[in-house]
Amino acid sequence: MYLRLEKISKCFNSFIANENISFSVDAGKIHAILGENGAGKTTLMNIISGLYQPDSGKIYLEDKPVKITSPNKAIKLGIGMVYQHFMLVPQLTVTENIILGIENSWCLNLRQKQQEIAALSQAYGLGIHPAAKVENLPVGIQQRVEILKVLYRQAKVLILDEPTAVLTPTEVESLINILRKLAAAGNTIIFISHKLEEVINLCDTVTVLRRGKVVATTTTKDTTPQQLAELMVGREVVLQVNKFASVIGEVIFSVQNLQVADDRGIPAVRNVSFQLRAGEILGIAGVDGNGQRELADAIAGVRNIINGKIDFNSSPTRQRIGYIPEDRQKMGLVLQFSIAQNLILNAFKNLPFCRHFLLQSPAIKNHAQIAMQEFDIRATGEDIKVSQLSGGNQQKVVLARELAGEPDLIVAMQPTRGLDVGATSAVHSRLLAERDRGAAILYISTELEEVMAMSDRIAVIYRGEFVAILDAQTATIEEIGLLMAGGTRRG
Ligand SMILES: Nc1ncnc2c1ncn2[C@@H]1O[C@H](COP(=O)(O)OP(=O)(O)OP(=O)(O)O)[C@@H](O)[C@H]1O
Repeated sequence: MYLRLEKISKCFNSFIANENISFSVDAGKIHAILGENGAGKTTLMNIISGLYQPDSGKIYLEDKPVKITSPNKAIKLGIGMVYQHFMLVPQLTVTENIILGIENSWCLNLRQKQQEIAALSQAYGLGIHPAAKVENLPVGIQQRVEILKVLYRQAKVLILDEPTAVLTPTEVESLINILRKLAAAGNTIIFISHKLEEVINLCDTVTVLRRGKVVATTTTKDTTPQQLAELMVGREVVLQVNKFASVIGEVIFSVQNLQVADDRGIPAVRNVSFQLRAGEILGIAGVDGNGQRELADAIAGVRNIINGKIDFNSSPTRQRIGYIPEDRQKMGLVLQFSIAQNLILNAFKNLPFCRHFLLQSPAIKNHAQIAMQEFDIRATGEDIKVSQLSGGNQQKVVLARELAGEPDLIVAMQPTRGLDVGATSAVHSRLLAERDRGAAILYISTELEEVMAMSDRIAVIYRGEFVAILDAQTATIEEIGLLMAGGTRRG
């Protein structure tokens, strides 16, 4: 066995994040770690990569016990973490990013480094130009730069924490091919994902965690997505969306010839027009970066528009927008605030949370406890800082706040990104229930199947324009996929 963990445990105060975790992976194999949000996956990976020290337990590399006392020590031992939130400096080139922090010599031969990096990129089919500036690269390629970075540091164990969450389907396919090549070359890979089909397709073996403990380790060829989901959650899970036709009401919201610029001032949304009715879900399908973020921000009122109109047709007293932004850490949450405080960010001046300019702690606490129960936010209490929650539980805090108070319009951008299968299914049901009570919903996702399952109509966005608005009942995956890639419709 190349990597072996023996009875690893880790507590945060009284909370046990990892309890007696043991598993092992052979060289040349891909091993998945699965588990619900908060099950302890990231904590375990942070232990293997030297960021945290376990309270007890041992780690072995090639049967020799090792002490991974820091991230630097992990790198020296050949363990490389490919971060989900990329740690690259956008203004620097690929080569500069890769050698940053490890080349100390006075006369740096940049050309030679570039050649070495180009050769390494070619060996694994990464297709990276070493002189390219990172800020000009799409997300999928930036991720490969992260992979190249750990390979350059001679990692033999690669850890990838939800690497496909931010990728397009084509980018996922390329990543899967790259990981297969890396494994075939003898590397050991640990892969975390909430996408069960992907785990079965790519990985050789899988360990399932539930509430900090191992519940099963198995080979992927002997299991199914349904079985894995049930092992993770501990009960039966419905993996498909069950949607009934909704009763569509009056037009409550319309957008005319909307133009919005991106952060650099370049038009990102061009002449978009549509109407949305009460009780309707309009899905927006598109490859990431085609203007979805700017459109969502503009509708939610957090980004200026250059041209066009956004109109609410309902009475001005009742227009509330629930906005689930794509980047929850930057826009959706104040990480240093508690769960309870984050849940009232847009209502803290109102009754019952504030009375005579004084915050009402019991009401705030009570509100938080109810929301935590309803949205299954896993934490020891409502006073825990959001920065200490797992990624999926942070997302649940945003959802709980934005869906509270029966908004007329919900703008949901990638609302299930980072959520486990159980939580994903709960969010789908919840949004459908909001629709059925009469909310209008804009459902923006790069996951085509999810958009198709959730929507009544589907708009395809390409280079900032709606190239088609289709009826979800009759549209096909092929047709939408073609439009998303800039093709035109047949017939
Ligand atoms: N620094 C910390 N302080 C306190 N609690 C923490 C800390 N880091 C993690 N936890 C807790 O440990 C538990 C496990 O978190 P972890 O991030 O490992 O989960 P995860 O399985 O990676 O979840 P997700 O799928 O949502 O990313 C969570 O309940 C989290 O709140």
